[in-house]
Amino acid sequence: MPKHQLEADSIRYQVGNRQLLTDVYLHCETGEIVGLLGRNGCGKTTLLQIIFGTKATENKHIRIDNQVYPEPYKHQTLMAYLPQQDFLPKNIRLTKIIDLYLPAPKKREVVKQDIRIQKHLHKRADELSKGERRYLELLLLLQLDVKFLLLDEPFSGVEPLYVEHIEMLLQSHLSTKGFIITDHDYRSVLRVSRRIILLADGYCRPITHEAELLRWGYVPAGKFS
Ligand SMILES: Nc1ncnc2c1ncn2[C@@H]1O[C@H](COP(=O)(O)OP(=O)(O)OP(=O)(O)O)[C@@H](O)[C@H]1O
Repeated sequence: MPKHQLEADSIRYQVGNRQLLTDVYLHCETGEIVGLLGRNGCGKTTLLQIIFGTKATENKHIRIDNQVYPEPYKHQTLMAYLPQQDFLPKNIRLTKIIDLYLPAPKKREVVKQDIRIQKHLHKRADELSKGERRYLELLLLLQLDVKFLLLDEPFSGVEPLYVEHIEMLLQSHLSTKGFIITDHDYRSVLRVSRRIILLADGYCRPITHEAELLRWGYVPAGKFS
């Protein structure tokens, strides 16, 4: 399988007088899960939206395989983004949602046959729990033929057993995809990621040891001591 490279370079973003992102650099390649951690409001969602191309900013260079893409979301095979908020249409039954979202019958079947989804196929999306919806959203995104997935809080509202299953699912797609994930369930992010990046004070800092998260004030004293 070919390896692909995603590079997000020179990203700057200002909110009012606050420089939220200051010359951020982040990269990811096929086969890699990059965990993006950071405190509330530090700019993780903003950064993912800028990379995806749906948030405009003063400066950025998004390159995939050395080609610059100002708006990656406009290219079907480059990347997909799991937003923090639900994106499934509420009043439509799951079978229909899956058919609408995935044109290929084989891919539809993978989702419909999923043991956790099977029993809910006749329900509308608003009849699922938050964690069940999150899980289905992820399954749909994983079936897309994209090189990179940006996942904003994929574990949010998801029970521990599902979290473990999601971690395995991500690992099983590494031969064709690269992932950037952010979530406050930092233990799961640490477990599943090959590299950890901490976004703090507008910069992305590589974390090579968990104790550095303590030093940067991301986790409370007593952890990793
Ligand atoms: N369009 C905007 N107008 C005003 N403030 C904004 C705008 N976009 C982002 N912000 C501010 O920028 C900061 C970063 O927001 P963002 O959602 O990216 O943070 P986050 O790191 O994802 O936070 P969380 O962990 O809570 O999800 C916040 O303080 C937010 O209020």
